[in-house]
Amino acid sequence: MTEAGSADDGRRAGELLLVATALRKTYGHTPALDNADFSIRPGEVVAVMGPSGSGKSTLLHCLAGIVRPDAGQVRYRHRELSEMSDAERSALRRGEFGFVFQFGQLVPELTCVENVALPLRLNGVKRKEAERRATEWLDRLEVTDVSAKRPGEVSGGQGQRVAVARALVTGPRVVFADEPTGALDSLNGERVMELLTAAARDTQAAVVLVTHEARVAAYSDREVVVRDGRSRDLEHVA
Ligand SMILES: Nc1ncnc2c1ncn2[C@@H]1O[C@H](COP(=O)(O)OP(=O)(O)OP(=O)(O)O)[C@@H](O)[C@H]1O
Repeated sequence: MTEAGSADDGRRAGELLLVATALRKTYGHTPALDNADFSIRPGEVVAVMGPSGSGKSTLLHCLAGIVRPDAGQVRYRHRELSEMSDAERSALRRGEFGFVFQFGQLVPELTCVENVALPLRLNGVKRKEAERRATEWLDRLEVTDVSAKRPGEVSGGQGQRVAVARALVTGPRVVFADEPTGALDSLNGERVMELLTAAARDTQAAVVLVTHEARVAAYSDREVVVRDGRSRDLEHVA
């Protein structure tokens, strides 16, 4: 390989934030992932699409270090997740990753502003400062008015905006969103996607967006399709 070639390869590889190669995961006799590849760059929104049961959520969980694959590699900024200790992986999830799920993710006993402030509090930020930053995010997600309410007192769409604020408040490098609009009507779903992708682009966060809806995937920069646990990522650089 020429020197110019290797420098170019290095630059291209350096741009990738999170790379998964040849992932396999079996639950009992059920193969959930069977040779899945994935990669994402900073600021990129990638939709993970595919039929029900094809392995989308399992792929997201492996990428986030929540599920350990049976084989294959997940590399985050040149570090192999499987080589980290459990404490290091937890610190990574708390410090660099944000999560939005379909429902049930807000703590019912806390107010919305306390929910958004929670990841900051867990990272050692003082209450007043954490709530100030949480309020800024609630404002940005256009739900300042629900600040003092508990999750049980707000609508599904408002709750999802609060959940997006909570995922973004720590300034994560990667946001993992698993069917984030699955429980919303189309108008609310589209507004949540607009706000999530705009906020992620502003902060240069990458978004891994699991969805089976083309309407939601339309907010992504590109799509990766999972079928029977296999995904081919055309952008993939091994
Ligand atoms: N914790 C688990 N225990 C046992 N089997 C599991 C578990 N998680 C996933 N599976 C199985 O692995 C396969 C892939 O599941 P996964 O949830 O990743 O698919 P999906 O594409 O996200 O599906 P959906 O769109 O319906 O949410 C399925 O056959 C599922 O039943």
